Amino acid sequence: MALTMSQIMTLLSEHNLLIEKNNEPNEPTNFAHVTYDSRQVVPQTLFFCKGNFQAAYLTQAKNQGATAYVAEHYYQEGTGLTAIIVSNVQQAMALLGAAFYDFPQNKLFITGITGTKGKTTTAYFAHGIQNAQTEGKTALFSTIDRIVGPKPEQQFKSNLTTPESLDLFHDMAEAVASGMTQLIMEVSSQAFKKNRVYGLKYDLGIFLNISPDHIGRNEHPTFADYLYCKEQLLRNSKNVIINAETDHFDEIYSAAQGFLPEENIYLYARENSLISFETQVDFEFAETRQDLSASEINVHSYSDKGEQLQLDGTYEIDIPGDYNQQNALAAIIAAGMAGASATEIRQQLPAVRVPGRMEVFQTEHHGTVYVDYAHNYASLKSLLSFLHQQEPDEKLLVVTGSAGDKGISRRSGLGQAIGEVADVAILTADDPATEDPIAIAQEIASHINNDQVTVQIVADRKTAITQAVQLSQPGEIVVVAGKGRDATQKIQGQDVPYESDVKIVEDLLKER
Ligand SMILES: CC(=O)N[C@H]1[C@@H](OP(=O)(O)OP(=O)(O)OC[C@H]2O[C@@H](n3ccc(=O)[nH]c3=O)[C@H](O)[C@@H]2O)O[C@H](CO)[C@@H](O)[C@@H]1O[C@H](C)C(=O)N[C@@H](C)C(=O)N[C@H](CCC(=O)O)C(=O)O
Ligand SMILES: Nc1ncnc2c1ncn2[C@@H]1O[C@H](COP(=O)(O)OP(=O)(O)OP(=O)(O)O)[C@@H](O)[C@H]1O
Repeated sequence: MALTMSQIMTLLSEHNLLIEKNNEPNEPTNFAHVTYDSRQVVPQTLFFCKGNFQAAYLTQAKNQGATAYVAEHYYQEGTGLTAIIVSNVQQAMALLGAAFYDFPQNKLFITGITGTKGKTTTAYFAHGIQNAQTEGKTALFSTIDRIVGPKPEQQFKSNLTTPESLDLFHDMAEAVASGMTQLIMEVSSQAFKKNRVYGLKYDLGIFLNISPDHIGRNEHPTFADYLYCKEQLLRNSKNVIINAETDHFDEIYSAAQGFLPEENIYLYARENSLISFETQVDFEFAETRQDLSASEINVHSYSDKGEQLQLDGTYEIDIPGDYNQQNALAAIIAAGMAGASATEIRQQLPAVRVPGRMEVFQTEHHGTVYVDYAHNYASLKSLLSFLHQQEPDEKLLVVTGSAGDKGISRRSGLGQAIGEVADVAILTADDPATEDPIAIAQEIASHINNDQVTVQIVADRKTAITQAVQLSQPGEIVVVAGKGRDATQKIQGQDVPYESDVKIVEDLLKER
């Protein structure tokens, strides 16, 4: 792990990022460390000034032994250090981070997954299959956790869906050093927007779906910007798998066609979906069995390149939800392209579980509880519709809330989904940040345009979950949506410990 000043100059110049470098008498010739956090600086560090940066961090970096900094402008506090001024510090950081860690991406078969919903589930499906097929040599970078090697300490909780570039390449390098040959990673639209993945090429890119989300302060200014960022996965992948049933399919498909020849684009859709009549898809699937705990699909290929993967046949999926059939098929095709056989896939797929997604709990004296991560219109509507379709005569009680300071459109979306499908809603806190959870709940409630829905607001999430379970009768369905196994609540800039929805439900079951 090292980087020389001459490598830095060459890389930045090649990518048209270099504006200028000052002439310091003691200019360092090489670096043993790179970081964007002053608290991590040690002697011989190259320091990056990025994001919501404060000049005092550079003072700390200098005091702790940084010898140069990369920034978009000079800082007075950096006097005496070599300053490398660039036009885009995030891009420079990704580029130099990859070089510092010796381009670990070149030693991994990388599958990148994007989509508004289903990224984590698909990543778990693909990882479960490919890790078995490679005998434990598949890394995973997901919203829930990162697995960078076979040792227990090489599996840890993620702070972001897609890590900051220096962390990304650091973790990839550790995966390579640990003998990993494949990597499954979720790629968020923010990762593209913030250039965390600048310069990274994927062997395979999966585009699951897109619907309005992540629009607002600190995220995307418009839906067009959100879609544009997600489409960057298509631009940077050697082969792509696209769900032909996604909204905006025409736009997404034509973007892919602009970047790749047809033989590198794989399309899939549910049999008889509207799209598959209009566009020749490579794979179709049909549901052959489905209940509240599992389902089975039959996969059929319709193109030469699809047939070559030899994936036709039936597959069992032991996570409920019809949308998980789409997620599973994306993972089946991806695993096939990464080298797994249909038999290997068929064996591994049913074993996959995703923490905090569709976890089912049977109670003795009340309803069945589903803990799930749905927290916008598309996901809550899919989840509630699936449950209602399975049990049309049973009451559906929903506990949910929406995050503060972001994703404002989620509030109307959750209200709309509840109004369309649920019978009872208990609205509560979900990472309120600097906002009042009751005000957020009232905003959600104002979008439930259905007088038949009973709505309560209970600020404390544990109380809300307890009330919903106690209110439910045997046979009825309680959905606890939005936090899954998250063990914190974001309140006023702090991650306040929270038992997690799953733990609260488990404890309730023990009490009975
Ligand atoms: C708006 C945004 O993208 N923010 C991200 C960004 O923050 P930032 O660069 O402004 O960093 P900051 O924490 O404000 O601090 C500024 C800089 O000062 C440094 N610093 C700070 C303190 C100090 O003492 N010394 C010091 O040097 C920090 O290390 C940083 O480099 O870079 C940080 C990592 O370097 C991220 O943690 C942070 O994500 C915030 C927390 C976040 O919540 N982001 C969400 C929106 C996000 O990215 N979500 C997507 C999933 C959503 C999707 O599906 O699209 C994700 O990929 O997770
Ligand atoms: N293909 C899909 N279409 C619609 N909803 C889905 C789909 N897959 C999963 N969901 C719903 O979305 C929730 C989140 O799923 P998952 O964590 O796999 O998605 P994600 O894209 O990683 O989400 P996030 O960006 O919120 O982390 C699930 O709990 C489920 O309710």
